[in-house]
Amino acid sequence: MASPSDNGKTAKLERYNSYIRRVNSTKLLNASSKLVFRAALLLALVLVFYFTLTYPPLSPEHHPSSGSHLFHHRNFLSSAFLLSSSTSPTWEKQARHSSAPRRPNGLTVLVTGAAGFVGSHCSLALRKRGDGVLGLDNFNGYYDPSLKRARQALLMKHQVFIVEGDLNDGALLMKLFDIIPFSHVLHLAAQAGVRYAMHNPQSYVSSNIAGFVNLLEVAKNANPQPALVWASSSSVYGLNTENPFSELHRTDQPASLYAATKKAGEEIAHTYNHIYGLSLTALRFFTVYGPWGRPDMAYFFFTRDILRGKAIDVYRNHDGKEVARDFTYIDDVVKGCLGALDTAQKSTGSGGKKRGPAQLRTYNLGNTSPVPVGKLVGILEGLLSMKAQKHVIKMPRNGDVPFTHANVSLAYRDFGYKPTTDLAAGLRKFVKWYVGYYGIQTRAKKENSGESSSN
Ligand SMILES: O=C(O)[C@H]1O[C@H](OP(=O)(O)OP(=O)(O)OC[C@H]2O[C@@H](n3ccc(=O)[nH]c3=O)[C@H](O)[C@@H]2O)[C@H](O)[C@@H](O)[C@H]1O
Repeated sequence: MASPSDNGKTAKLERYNSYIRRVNSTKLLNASSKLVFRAALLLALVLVFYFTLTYPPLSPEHHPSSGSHLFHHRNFLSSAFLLSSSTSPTWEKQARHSSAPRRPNGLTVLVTGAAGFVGSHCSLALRKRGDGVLGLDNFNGYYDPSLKRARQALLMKHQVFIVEGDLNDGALLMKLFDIIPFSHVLHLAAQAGVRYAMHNPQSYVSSNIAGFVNLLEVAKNANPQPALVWASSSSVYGLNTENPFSELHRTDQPASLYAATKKAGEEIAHTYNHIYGLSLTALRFFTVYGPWGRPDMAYFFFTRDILRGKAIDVYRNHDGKEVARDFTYIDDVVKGCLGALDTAQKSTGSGGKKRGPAQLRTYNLGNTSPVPVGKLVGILEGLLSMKAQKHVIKMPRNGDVPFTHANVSLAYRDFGYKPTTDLAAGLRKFVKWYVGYYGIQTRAKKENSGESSSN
C-alpha cells in the first residue's frame, strides 16, 4: 500500500504534469490558430479575386459587364487551370469518355458554348441519340453565370462534360483536338445580343472574330479535319427590305456590330473553306427562345419584369408600325442544328492542306411567321395572368432592325427543316420552365391550386 507521503508526492507530480500539458496545449493552440488564421486569410484573398473575375457586377441594362480586361484575366485563369489540369489523367479521361459515341457510326462532336442556351439543348439532343459530345465554355459573366452552371449540372447528369476554357486559348484547343478525333464541331460560343454591342464592342471582336479564327486555325490543322456547323444570325440581313429573308438576299448592310461580326464570320468561313478545304455550314438563327433561355432577351426579361410589376419598354418603329420578330422555338432550332450536322460532308484537307473542294453552306433557321412584339407581350400577360406596365416607345437607335422573317426552303430541301411550334405554344413551355426554375407562384397557379383544393 502507498504511504500518505507517497500519496502527497504522487498528487504533486500529477498536478505538475497536468500543468505542463496545459502549457504545451496552449502553445500548440496558439501556433495552430495562427496557422489557421493565415490560411483563412489567404483563402479569402483567393476567393475575392476569383469571384471578382467570375461574377463581375451587373450593369443597369441586365447586362453583366464582360469588359475586355475581365475577359482576358478570365481567359488567363481558365488557361492556367486547364494547362495544369490537362496533364491530369482524370481530366482527359472525362473528356474522352464524354466524347465517345454510344452508337455505331455516332458523331464525335465538340460543342462550343455548351453551357449556353442553344448549346446545352443541342448537347443533350446529341447525347440522347448516342453521339459523343464534349462541351467547351468560358462561363463568362455576360448574363447570370449560375444559369450556365445549372445547365452544366443538367448536362453532367447525362454524362456530357464541359471543359472550362476560352476559344482564344489556342493551346487548350490544340490539346483537345490532340486527344480527341472530332468528326464535327458545333460552334455556338459567341458574344450574343444586338444592343450590348454598343456597350462592349471589343467582346464581339474577341469572341465572334478572333475566337472563331482561332478555332478555324486549330480545326484546319487537325487530323482528321472536322466538319464545322456554326451559329450565324438573322441580324446579317440588317437593312435588307426584301421579304421573307432568303439566303440569296444581300447581307452587306449590318445594323449592329453584332451583325457585322457574324457577317464577318461568314466571310472568314469562306476563306477557310477555300484555302484549307474545311467543310463549313453557317446557320442563321432567328430570335431563338424557350426553356433555359437567355436572360438578356426580351421575352425572358419581359416575363421577369411583368411578374415583378416593373415597367417594360415595347419598341415601335419610326414609321409607327410595330417591331416584329420571327421568334423561333428552341426545339425546332435543335432539329435544324442536328440536321445540318448529319448532312455535313467531310472536310477535304489534312495537315493544314486542302485536298479538294469542300462543302460551304448557309441556311436560315427561322419560324417563317413574324409576330409583333406587342403580341408577344399579350401572350405573356395571358400566360402569367398579369397585366404588363407597357411603355410604348420609338425604337432607340441601338442596332435593332424593324422586322425579321425567314424563308427556310433551303434548310427544308437539304435536311427537312420544318418548324412546328408557334409562339403561343413555345412561350407556354417557356413560362412553365421559368416559374419552376425560379420557384415562382404565378397568379394563375395560385388560382388553380385554390380551385383544386376546393374540389
Ligand atoms: O436573330 C438573331 O440573330 C438575334 O436574335 C436576338 O436578337 P433580337 O431579335 O433583337 O431579340 P431580343 O433582344 O429578344 O428582342 C426581341 C424584340 O423585342 C424588341 N425589344 C427589345 C428590348 C426591349 O426592351 N423592348 C423591345 O421591344 C426588339 O426590338 C426585338 O424586336 C438575339 O438576342 C441575338 O443574340 C441574335 O441571336
